[in-house]
Amino acid sequence: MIEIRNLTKEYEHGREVLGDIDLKLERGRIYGLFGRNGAGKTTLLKILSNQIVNYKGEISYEGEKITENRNSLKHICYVSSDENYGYFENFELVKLLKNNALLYENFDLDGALALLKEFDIIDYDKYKNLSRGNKVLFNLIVGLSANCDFTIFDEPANGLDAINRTKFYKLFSETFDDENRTAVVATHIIDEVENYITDILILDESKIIFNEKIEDFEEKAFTITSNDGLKPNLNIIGEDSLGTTKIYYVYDEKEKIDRIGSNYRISKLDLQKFFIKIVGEKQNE
Ligand SMILES: Nc1ncnc2c1ncn2[C@@H]1O[C@H](COP(=O)(O)OP(=O)(O)OP(=O)(O)O)[C@@H](O)[C@H]1O
Repeated sequence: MIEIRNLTKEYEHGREVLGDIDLKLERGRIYGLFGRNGAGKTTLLKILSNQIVNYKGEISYEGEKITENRNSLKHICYVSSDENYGYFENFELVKLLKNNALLYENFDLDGALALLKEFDIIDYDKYKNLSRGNKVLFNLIVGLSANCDFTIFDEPANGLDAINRTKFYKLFSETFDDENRTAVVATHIIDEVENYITDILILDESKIIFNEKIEDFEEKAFTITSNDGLKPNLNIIGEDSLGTTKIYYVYDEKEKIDRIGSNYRISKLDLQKFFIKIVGEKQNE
């Protein structure tokens, strides 16, 4: 488990990006991390993978602080669609994979080479000469092959074509269908990951404002439509009007929703719409 305690991160001029966050990331779960541009997702994920070390609070992996136990970093892999390899960009892919195999003790080198082949990427090409999408794919292949307990994908499908995105998410779901491994995926393309994640995290205004298991979310998130001016006595997170029809976006206990009676039409609220309602529209209130 990764445990985050009282995490606060400020950049220059005291601008707080993360404010006193407490969070536990459990084994065997697949977390979707959502938030608006600039919400602090990458900052949080880089802190978890010890790439940003200047923060207040404590991050522990299996009970030990990650800053004090370098070994824990062998178990936490961070990959991003815009990772650049700096000096190593001149290296051939096979060499880069071998470097990763030194970093992550369970790295599946043969599996990674097979994935390169599957995506028609030539293993003796230099990283710097890959197309943008193939650079992303290479990074993702590292994440899939690292066999880390914790793997963090930051905007994984950015820049991938539709076929490669589909292929990646299929591999992703097969790889992380494992009760010992945990993945965190930060993305803006919410509907693309909705079917794969087990937990929803929403980061907004420097806090985790929503942290729920997907099955609980599905039991509680509904769109309720009323034609006769009635408003359900439920936790309403947003509303729209369509002529005389009122549409209420609701997040509440299933038993309460089941009891609202036959004057309303009820349908499921998808995660993207839910996100827009609780994060996007509150600024307009
Ligand atoms: N090195 C840095 N120095 C100063 N400010 C930074 C730095 N890195 C990020 N920030 C600021 O911190 C805030 C959060 O950035 P971050 O990249 O973590 O957000 P994000 O949620 O990943 O955004 P996006 O979805 O747009 O990628 C932004 O306002 C950003 O400008």
